[in-house]
Amino acid sequence: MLAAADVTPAEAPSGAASAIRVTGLSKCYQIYAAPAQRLLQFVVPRLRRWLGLSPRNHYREFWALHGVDLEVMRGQTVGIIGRNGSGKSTLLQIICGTLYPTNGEVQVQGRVAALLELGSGFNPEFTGRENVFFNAGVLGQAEHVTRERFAAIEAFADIGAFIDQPVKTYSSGMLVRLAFAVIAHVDADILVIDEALAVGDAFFTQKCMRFLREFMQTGTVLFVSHDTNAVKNLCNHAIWLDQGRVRMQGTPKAVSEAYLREFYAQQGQGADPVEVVEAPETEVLGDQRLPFLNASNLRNDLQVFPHDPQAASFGTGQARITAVQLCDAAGQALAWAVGGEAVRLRIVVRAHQALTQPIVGFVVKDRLGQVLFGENTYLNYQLNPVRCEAGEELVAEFAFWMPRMPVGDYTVTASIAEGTQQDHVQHHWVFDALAFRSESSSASAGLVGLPMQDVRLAVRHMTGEEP
Ligand SMILES: Nc1ncnc2c1ncn2[C@@H]1O[C@H](COP(=O)(O)OP(=O)(O)OP(=O)(O)O)[C@@H](O)[C@H]1O
Repeated sequence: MLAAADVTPAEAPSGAASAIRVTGLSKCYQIYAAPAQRLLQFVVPRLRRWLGLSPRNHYREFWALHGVDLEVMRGQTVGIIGRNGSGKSTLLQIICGTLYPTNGEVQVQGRVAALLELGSGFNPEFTGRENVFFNAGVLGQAEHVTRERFAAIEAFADIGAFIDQPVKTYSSGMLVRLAFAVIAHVDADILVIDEALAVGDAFFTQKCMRFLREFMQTGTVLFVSHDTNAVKNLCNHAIWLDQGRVRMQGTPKAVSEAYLREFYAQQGQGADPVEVVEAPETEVLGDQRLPFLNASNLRNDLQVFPHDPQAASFGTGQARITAVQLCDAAGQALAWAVGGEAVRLRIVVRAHQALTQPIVGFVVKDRLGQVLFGENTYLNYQLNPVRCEAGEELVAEFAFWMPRMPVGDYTVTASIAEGTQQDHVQHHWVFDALAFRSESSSASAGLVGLPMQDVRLAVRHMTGEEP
């Protein structure tokens, strides 16, 4: 695809300075059996001390973090993984200064912007607009700077007239949009993000990922995720927290693999055994197992959202993409597609000036902005370019078997360029022109499940020889 280079996380420069240093960090929560115990705890120890007796506690201690040591260097992107309750949020909250540690120390160099608890930086009674100023101010940004950036913040959040409504009327998606819009415009040095909060539609997720990947080129990112693929693809360092302790840290690949190994071992070893049913004979090209899969709850249903004519784009404007559709094999636009089935991706372009060497292309990205697959018309038409006059429409269609997509959100970026594969000018590049969501999947491994034309398992009978 004629694409901007895929951005990989920047390696921490050698000799880089420390951005976050955590030493001997522990956190003890006090657990009360009933609200009355909290009152007793407030009154009784004081009384006992006054009477000269040793104080007695009315709570149970729970140590969420035990002696955690870690260091994040400036420019690193560090992912923290761990089971529910392993202490990830507690650690991030202490690093951001919204929670006090019981023991230990945290040193942070630079301005930290965090997306941790939904709506935590907002006053629910204030409007979105007021909260932008309030929140940016808390993050250390001067009011006049926020005023200059307000239009960009409002555009990023894209919540329309809700910007002037109190945030207590917001959906959780709107809260996240506004919070992310603020942290994307406060010149933070360090971003701390709980990925579980990154709720939003595919278009917004892609917008956040574009910002994040750009930020990662120079800034420091610490983020919590349950998704080891996200950690492997975004981070250059990973930390596994287990019951409040650092169990392992190192390369995202090594840490994710160790974490998953243990996870599967605890689940009782790998996937459930599958009863093998002889695949029916079929002449149809494509995935042989499709009739079986489509009759089961493993059918890979893909909800296709309509083309977004307002999607972010750039280019000379000499030609514009007016429609992007996912169609069935007969060319009928689909609202639902099925992974493994034959589809056609149609891209319609209106030429505003004559096009002599047009190239139409697309890429499909996952929610992290990783390019999964893509294609363009160059190879097929390099020797015989299609000419299109001003005012005419150019219709490109790509026919393929839709891969079986793991559950998640995806977007299609489309482009019309002119020239050659190596040397071309972009007339219109539309980010996230189309989005689709995979609701259920049988993809067993990898970023996409390839339609398998043939899968065989044969037994070879040996004669006479010992193994
Ligand atoms: N305010 C609190 N009072 C008492 N216990 C708490 C409190 N906050 C967290 N805990 C406990 O501390 C432990 C760590 O919680 P924490 O939220 O940091 O874990 P986590 O790894 O972020 O979990 P998850 O992945 O579910 O978000 C959990 O057992 C949790 O029940």
